[in-house]
Amino acid sequence: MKTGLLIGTNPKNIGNLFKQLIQNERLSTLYIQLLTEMKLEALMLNQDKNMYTNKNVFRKTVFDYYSTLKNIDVDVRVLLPNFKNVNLLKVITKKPIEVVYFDSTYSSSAIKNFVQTYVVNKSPNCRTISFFANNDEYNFSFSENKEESVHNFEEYDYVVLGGTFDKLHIAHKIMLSEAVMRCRKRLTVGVTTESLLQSKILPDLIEDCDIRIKILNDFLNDIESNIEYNIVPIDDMYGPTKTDPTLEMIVVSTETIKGAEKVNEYRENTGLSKLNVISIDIIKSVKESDNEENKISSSNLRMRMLGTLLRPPVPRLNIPSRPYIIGLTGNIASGKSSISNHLQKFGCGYVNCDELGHKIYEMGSEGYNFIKDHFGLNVLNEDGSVNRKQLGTIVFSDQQQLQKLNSILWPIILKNVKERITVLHSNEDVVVIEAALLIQANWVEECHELWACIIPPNEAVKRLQNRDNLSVEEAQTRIRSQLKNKEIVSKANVIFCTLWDENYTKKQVEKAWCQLQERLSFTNSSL
Ligand SMILES: CC(C)(COP(=O)(O)OP(=O)(O)OC[C@H]1O[C@@H](n2cnc3c(N)ncnc32)[C@H](O)[C@@H]1O)[C@@H](O)C(=O)NCCC(=O)NCCS
Ligand SMILES: Nc1ncnc2c1ncn2[C@@H]1O[C@H](COP(=O)(O)OP(=O)(O)OP(=O)(O)O)[C@@H](O)[C@H]1O
Repeated sequence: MKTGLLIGTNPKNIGNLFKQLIQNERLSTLYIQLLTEMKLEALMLNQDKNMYTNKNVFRKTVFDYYSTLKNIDVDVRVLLPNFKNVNLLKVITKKPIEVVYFDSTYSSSAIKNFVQTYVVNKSPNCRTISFFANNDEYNFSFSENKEESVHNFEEYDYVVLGGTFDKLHIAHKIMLSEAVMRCRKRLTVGVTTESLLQSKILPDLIEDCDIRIKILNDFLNDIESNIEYNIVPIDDMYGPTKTDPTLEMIVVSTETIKGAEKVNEYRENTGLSKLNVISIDIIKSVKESDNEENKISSSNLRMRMLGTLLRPPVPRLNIPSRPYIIGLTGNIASGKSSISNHLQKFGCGYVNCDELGHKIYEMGSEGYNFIKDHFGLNVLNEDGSVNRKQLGTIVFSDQQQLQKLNSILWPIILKNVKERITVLHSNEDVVVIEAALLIQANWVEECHELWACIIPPNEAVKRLQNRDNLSVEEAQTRIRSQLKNKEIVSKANVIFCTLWDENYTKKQVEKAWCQLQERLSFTNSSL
């Protein structure tokens, strides 16, 4: 993965050719340094002229660069130091530049000289590429009208904005750039903590607040390090705007403008000055499925993570390399069975541990004898069989009893699972073992990969009411005794969510299956 720098004179020059170029290069980060063509040529000839910059045009150009690259999977960072200081003479980036792109052709000595003089942080074998693009009529000439830009662009010493900023995307970057361009001294950024996330789609896939703060800090200091940043966690929608008298301006989008109005209402009622509000438009994007939003959003990005590899599997030397074992887990009613059904249709072998678990209750078996001895006659039906409902009531309300039951039964079930794989599935390439308690039973290391299914707790309550006729309280007691979704996500290689229609579940499984086949063909060929 490489880092590139585009010396960009015109966003229109970013055509398919350039997109292809950066994808072929496997760039992970693309910095963009904006320069007018005139300025670039002057710098190349060492004849820097103090050219006047129209800030409104500059601002629009920053946004155009981000928008043009919105569908490309690369971390774009448009550098802003020359927004405030038109005499910028150095291009400073945190990451070392490995390739510099110029969007017009210049002599190789001029390019060499430019990179040598102005690109500060570059790798020893930094390359340069000029791509020729048609400079059509895009109007990117800085205005000659000094008055207009002085009076039209409002800047403030103390600016604020807030958000969740999960999977920092182009719209976030546009909003943050707006705030940076408006800010002369200190930019305050409020970052939502867990209490504000529960109503969001797939909250368990949102990065922790401290990680989101670190990513923001890195991004902001990279695009402009000449102002101060105060990035703080917020537990309500107001954050520091409730108390900070220095704040002058807030940046929002048209969908969060109501939040800014509430902030101002609060500030007025408590004697603080109202904030000037600047709002950016919503950046649209094409939906990849009917369940997505038609704008760039972190929720869409989280949904697109479903069925993909979130972390690489750890090699398991303790188990045979084939069949390749997928452990499938998830809390009660999370939809494991429907995921398993789809996997079987793709040709995957299947072992249901819960079904094998039920078998060990069979009268006379090792498990049955333990239950009879330990829990006594009141967990048996009249015919002597185990009354599982009654047993459930006891163990789900007493942690110690549950642990005792599990410590005896789990090793017996695992033994049965292994036997079944040997007898029925030894010729299969991939076998999924479905087990609700796979993590708790410490079977993760018995599987090559852990796949898991999550649904929000309130959805699980609804499903348990419908499917098992449980009361809300009974359902909640069961749910409380399980692992939190966040913990499951932290361990799983692949996550599914069955909150939407059956077809969407199928698409997730299809994605996971296809990616698995690629991984397996890769390991097969390297064996
Ligand atoms: C309570 C708040 C902060 C929660 O933020 P939210 O979870 O919506 O953050 P998220 O990361 O999704 O988005 C951050 C900001 O980017 C904007 N945004 C997100 N996607 C897009 C898009 N495609 N186009 C344009 N803007 C976008 C959001 O509207 C929001 O303003 C927010 O909703 C709010 O009310 N803001 C106004 C008040 C405020 O700023 N308070 C905090 C002050 S410190
Ligand atoms: N999109 C969906 N995908 C899967 N199941 C869904 C979906 N929508 C609703 N459900 C319902 O959720 C319930 C739980 O599904 P399922 O039985 O597959 O879960 P499970 O994880 O196998 O449950 P358990 O481990 O409790 O047996 C079922 O009643 C199912 O009909």
